[in-house]
Amino acid sequence: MTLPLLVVTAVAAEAEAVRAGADPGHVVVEPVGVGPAAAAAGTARLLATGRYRAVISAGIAGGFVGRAAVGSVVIGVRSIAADLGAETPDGFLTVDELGFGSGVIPGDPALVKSLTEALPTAVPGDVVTLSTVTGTAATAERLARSYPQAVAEAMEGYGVAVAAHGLPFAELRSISNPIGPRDRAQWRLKEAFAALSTASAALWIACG
Ligand SMILES: O=C(O)c1cccc(C(=O)CC[C@H]2O[C@@H](n3cnc4c(=O)[nH]cnc43)[C@H](O)[C@@H]2O)c1
Repeated sequence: MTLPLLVVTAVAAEAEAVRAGADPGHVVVEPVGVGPAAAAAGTARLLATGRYRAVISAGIAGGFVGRAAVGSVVIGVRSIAADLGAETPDGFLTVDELGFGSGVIPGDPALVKSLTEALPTAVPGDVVTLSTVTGTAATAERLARSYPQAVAEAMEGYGVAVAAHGLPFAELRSISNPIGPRDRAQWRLKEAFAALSTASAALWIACG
């Protein structure tokens, strides 16, 4: 028997949006909490059952302006822990530069390729993982400069990727808001959840 695909989201509303589009016979969707720590712990607990063939970190995200528009879908080529490191008077040092492992985890190449083929209008690129939602133009500009291939920011992908521990992993996001000065009232949640549901129909096709 073929093992199902596990999709982990941060919150229940995201899980509902994925379930609305995904094939329930082949895709299991679980909300595991906001942020990389909750995502890693929740994903590790679920994967410890040995019941899944691959894991996807899915949900809504902020889009880098000019790279991923509100309402679009992005496929994470790499999930990057963008605030894991050290601040210095001369700038931020990544965990890679500090010599403590890597803050960059590539999505499984075959999974990323098949998702890209199944979702031809989706934007492929890096997705940065942050514990704090960006809320100023200065931080948005610094992140855009530091991660020129990043298309979106969210709060869980890197944590899920760490927990995947070699099991095929990828990140799939729909864009609810532009990254920049905080304006929560402008988040287009309905549009983003609809785009996430539509994209989720491709999950099993891509992974099957
Ligand atoms: O209102 C807030 O500031 C807020 C803080 C924490 C979580 C949320 C959520 O809505 C949880 C869902 C999920 O959304 C992802 N997300 C969406 N937009 C962004 C963003 O611009 N930057 C980072 N993450 C974003 C994230 O993965 C949350 O877990 C709202």
